Amino acid sequence: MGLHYSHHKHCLTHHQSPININTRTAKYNPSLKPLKFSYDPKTAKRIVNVGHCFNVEFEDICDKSVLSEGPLDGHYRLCQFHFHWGSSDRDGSEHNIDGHLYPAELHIVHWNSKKYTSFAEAAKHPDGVAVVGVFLKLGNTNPALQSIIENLDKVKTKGKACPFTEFHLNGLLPEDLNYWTYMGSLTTKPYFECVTWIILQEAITVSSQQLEQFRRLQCTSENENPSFILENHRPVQPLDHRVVYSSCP
Ligand SMILES: NS(=O)(=O)c1ccc(C(=O)NCc2c(F)c(F)c(F)c(F)c2F)cc1
Ligand SMILES: [Zn+2]
Repeated sequence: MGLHYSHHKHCLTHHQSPININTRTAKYNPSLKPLKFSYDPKTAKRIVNVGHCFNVEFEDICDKSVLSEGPLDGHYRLCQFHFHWGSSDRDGSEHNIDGHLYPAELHIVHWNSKKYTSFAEAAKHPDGVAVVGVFLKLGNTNPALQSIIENLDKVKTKGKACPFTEFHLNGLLPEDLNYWTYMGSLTTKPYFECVTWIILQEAITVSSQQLEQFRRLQCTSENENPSFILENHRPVQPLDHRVVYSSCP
């Protein structure tokens, strides 16, 4: 039996991600604080091919690497970061800025360790997860990305993992930490509406050759006929009545 249509259509408002960010209608919120990144390079653990992308996982059994301040109450524990990219350099980011797409987007994923005991539990609550989004724009080879990319041949097929320790995540952050923020969802199944999105306004660089390495990852396991993760970005979703806030006027 299909989804029953209710005539009170507004009661099915969705807070899905990604969205197009209209920089002119974003609202400056002077009560937004600067972001505070406290990352310990020793908490980096491994790189895993999860099929639709690769995750760089961090040890998240204690609050050694946390994100705090900004729009957040308390501290959110770092658990992994990953990227979204496109089949060509013309698209790839999940969020858009005034309709402009970047060739890729970095997501740094944290969960609310003050209130919840795991990512899985936090993902069931609107204040459970905080993801920092960083756009990648075409430019010079990014040395911080190189140390990740040279390991991708070890996780070529779905399910493969390799050790990856001592990573300085700050090297993937731009100088300017001004951001837009809005309430949204995970951008892959199960699309839980548990994410405080924090999108940095300044992009970092990536070279075309580095992006090509992302597209050589396989979404198939080693004993299947190979097919490649050529793109993994979700289309933008309706903003509905949500407001996007900006940390600067
Ligand atoms: N692109 S993004 O919005 O930054 C994003 C971040 C994390 C995840 C994720 O961890 N998925 C697996 C996963 C879940 F989706 C859960 F809901 C859960 F409870 C898990 F434990 C879990 F591993 C999905 C999308
Ligand atoms: Zn993501």
